[in-house]
Amino acid sequence: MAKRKHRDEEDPAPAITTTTTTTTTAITTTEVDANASFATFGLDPRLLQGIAKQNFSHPTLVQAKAIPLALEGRDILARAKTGSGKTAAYLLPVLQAILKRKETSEEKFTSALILVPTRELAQQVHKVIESLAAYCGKHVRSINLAQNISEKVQQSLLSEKQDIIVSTPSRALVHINVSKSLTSQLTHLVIDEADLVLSYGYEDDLQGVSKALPKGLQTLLMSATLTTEVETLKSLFCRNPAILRLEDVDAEGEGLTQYCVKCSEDEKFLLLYVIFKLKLIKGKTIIFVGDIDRSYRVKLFLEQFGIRSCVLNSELPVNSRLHIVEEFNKNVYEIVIASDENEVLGDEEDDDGNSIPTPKPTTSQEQAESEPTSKPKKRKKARNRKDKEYGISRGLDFNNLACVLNFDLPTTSKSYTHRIGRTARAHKNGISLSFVIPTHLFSKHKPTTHPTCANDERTLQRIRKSQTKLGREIKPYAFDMAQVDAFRYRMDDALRAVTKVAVREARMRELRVELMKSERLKRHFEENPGDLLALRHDGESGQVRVQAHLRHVPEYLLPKGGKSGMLKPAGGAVGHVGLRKVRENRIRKARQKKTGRGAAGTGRDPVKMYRGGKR
Ligand SMILES: Nc1ncnc2c1ncn2[C@@H]1O[C@H](COP(=O)(O)OP(=O)(O)OP(=O)(O)O)[C@@H](O)[C@H]1O
Repeated sequence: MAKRKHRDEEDPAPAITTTTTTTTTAITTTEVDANASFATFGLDPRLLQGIAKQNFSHPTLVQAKAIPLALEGRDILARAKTGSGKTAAYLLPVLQAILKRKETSEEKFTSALILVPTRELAQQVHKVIESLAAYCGKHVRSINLAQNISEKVQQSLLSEKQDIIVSTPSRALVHINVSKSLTSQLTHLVIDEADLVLSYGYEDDLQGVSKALPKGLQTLLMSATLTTEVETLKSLFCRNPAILRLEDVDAEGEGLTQYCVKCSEDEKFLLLYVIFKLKLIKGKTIIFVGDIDRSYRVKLFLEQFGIRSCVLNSELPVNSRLHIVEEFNKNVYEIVIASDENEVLGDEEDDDGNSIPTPKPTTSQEQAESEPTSKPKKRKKARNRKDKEYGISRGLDFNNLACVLNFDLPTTSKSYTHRIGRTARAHKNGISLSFVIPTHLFSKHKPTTHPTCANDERTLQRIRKSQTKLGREIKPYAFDMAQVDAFRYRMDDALRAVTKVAVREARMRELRVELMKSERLKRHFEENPGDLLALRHDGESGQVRVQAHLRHVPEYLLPKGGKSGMLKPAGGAVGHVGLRKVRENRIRKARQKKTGRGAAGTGRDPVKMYRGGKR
């Protein structure tokens, strides 16, 4: 039978077998049947219409393998890489079951519970349900319990017996505790990002949920990696699952190019400036940083060059966070700076795919280096404000994300995998660029460097190992430092203005503003893009001056032979980090049209923007 192009290679890791059953089906495959099509699954025509509307011409590997088994009623534990289409792989069988049931019965009840680790992901999954069920009319109704609406409103919506509930485990348990009947007629349970839910601290919630589930329910566990956490969930929720280990090499290798750059703390800022001021990345970027203060530090730094960005972190109000993600997906913003506070920790995998605990710093000095410097009391207060159900690096499907920039390297290879998985999704292109601080340079700039960077080199080794196992390479990106150096004094100037006070004030201001905006984020604004402009999240903080002389790059600083002369990936004559052309920002265009300003200038007067803050 004809096969579409996938690496013809067996996964060397042994298939997991369960201790509770002997009839587990384990499928390890890299191939998808070229004749596989959504039509052959026997799906309801309304779903086929929904699929066509999404422009899905063929099922992905995980969809081709999981959907038929799920339609047969099998429990499934599927491991497939990030961005490989797992969401539709579990949603289509769930939707099909609902439509089939409704052919013969008018009875209303909740038949599917979908659990995800973060509110951001719950919002996304809910949207995919709406798209796939777009032609099902009122036959499919779903609710997202992780959205920020009052419990009373949620309860009244639940009393209407929605077909599908999407939620984080803790939100689900709150409602199950109020009404046990909520789950009494469930036929399907899905746990998406199964490798992550436990690391989010949902163990007790999941235990609670498991006690409220009816017997005979079909369970679908979806995961990017098979870890001990997934094993635990499997034994808690599955009976006789089909285990799918899927390596979709087309989706995995083709589109993603990974680079790393060894540099000092100051050089991180220097490179950032050069990359964005010279527009070396074409398209949208997520910059990952180690903590919330770092995100404001980077934002304030960029701001002085007239480079706008949004920060995203767990202390922002949920509505604002969800709105930022949505707007980023609509190409309203080019740069989001996300602090990865709920980093994916948990076990790493060894060469045989077995879980090993994340290595801890070994010496007391390293231990000290990895301790945050601020006082514990203050930190506790800050932590209380954070939302443990926040997460950007996992599960989220960012449209056309060109680049994941690890300004601060994550501390585990698992976390790295999830971060870079935000780009090059579903056969698209993307790059990741990671800044790595060599140990000797960390000691030199210790006071300003993020503490986890003390272990960057060791972490990079582990990351390389895990990427090599997947057949991927992380290439060094050799910036032409002689050219980059010409920008150093401008970088120094700007970095000096980013004082601790400026960072603190920017953080407080952002919180205040976002709290206000979050109250105003109503459907009305979604439908009135004009009003939406007033709610942009990438406004200038006012804590640093937008410096007129830093805004424009003079001719003499530009590299000879064009921008591409600045960036030379090792071993190749590739030009700049050239990616896809991203759709023009419609809202910005509309604003330019309205104000009569050209694309080059925003018309802001830097003098007026200067608010005389302490510097
Ligand atoms: N059959 C298909 N054909 C083309 N594109 C698809 C298909 N199925 C899904 N996609 C697209 O692929 C992207 C990734 O899908 P999805 O978010 O389901 O991945 P995932 O495997 O759940 O990733 P993660 O593990 O990061 O959560 C989405 O933009 C989705 O619209």
